[in-house]
Amino acid sequence: MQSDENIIGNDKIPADLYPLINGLCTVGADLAKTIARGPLGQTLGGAVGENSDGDQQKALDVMADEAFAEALKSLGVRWYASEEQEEVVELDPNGRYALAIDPLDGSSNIDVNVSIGTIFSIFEANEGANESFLRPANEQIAAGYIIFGPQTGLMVTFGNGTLFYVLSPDSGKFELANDHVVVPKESTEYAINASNYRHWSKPVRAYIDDCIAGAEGIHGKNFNMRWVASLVAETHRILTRGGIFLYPTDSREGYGAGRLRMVYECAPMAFLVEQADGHATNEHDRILDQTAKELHARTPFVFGTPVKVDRLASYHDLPEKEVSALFGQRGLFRD
Ligand SMILES: O=P(O)(O)OC[C@H]1O[C@](O)(COP(=O)(O)O)[C@@H](O)[C@@H]1O
Ligand SMILES: [Mg+2]
Ligand SMILES: [Mg+2]
Repeated sequence: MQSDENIIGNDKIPADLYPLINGLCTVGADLAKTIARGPLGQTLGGAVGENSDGDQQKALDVMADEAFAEALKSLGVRWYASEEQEEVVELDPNGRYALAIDPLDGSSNIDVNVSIGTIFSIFEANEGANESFLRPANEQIAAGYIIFGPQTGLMVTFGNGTLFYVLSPDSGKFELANDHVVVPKESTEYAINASNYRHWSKPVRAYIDDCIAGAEGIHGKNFNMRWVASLVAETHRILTRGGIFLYPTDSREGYGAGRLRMVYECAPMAFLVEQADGHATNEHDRILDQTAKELHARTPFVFGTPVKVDRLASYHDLPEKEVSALFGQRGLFRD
């Protein structure tokens, strides 16, 4: 192994993609050090501006974006599409790949030392910048995230299962920890930002009402709610413990398609989750069959344990009077 190789267990990674994944890991390991050093408040978590989507940008959002863009110039990336940049950037005209990235996901958690991450999605580049990303999500050739938490790790798929690597503090390298990540089939956890309850559609309210009803409801068992507000951390929990995550459409202005972005948040997470035997939808239909209409387009996003994700979709098929009825009358959905 050459000294600039940062991944142990790299025979699981397609040779053509290895330099690129290795480069992402090199930047990830550097960012992990920057985050560990802090200070997390004003220095890394301080507001520095707004991105094209109107989201507040934190110092670490910008630092991460600049670090990835710089490193990827020499790693075969032709088109670079970032949450932090309005347009696609051409890094290397001869590059083979198009890479979409959320350089720093969960930025509202930087100052409070809660897990954050980087999400990436890779396609074969097309001639056109936007065309390279505005295509069916099932054309991704790789997707993953780096999680910066108590442990730094890489979750990645190349369409042949989902792999997890841990950054070892001893070797300084990402070491293969699980070559067959599987979403557990059973779970009593759901994740949704419950403060938006009044803005949700009836089917989503009904689904969550039934979870809250617990042992006295149609499920006949109690549930726990989790909400980290870092998509990377939520995905990591679901890939570890199962359950369901929802960021649905809601009635607030600008939230008609939820909050999360298709190209660099939902598409890569959906690829990882499906490769780990989970399901991922836009509430109704499979995310991987969808095509983003614009680079920063949003989509409702529901993913996790298959039976739960499918059940949420079926609530949308209920007649209006059924959705409004008391949970106890919906015997159809009894576990
Ligand atoms: O603040 P809310 O509405 O709960 O939304 C939280 C969601 O927003 C995000 O933080 C958006 O990602 P960014 O931090 O990259 O903008 C997700 O990680 C998370 O799931
Ligand atoms: Mg994000
Ligand atoms: Mg972000």
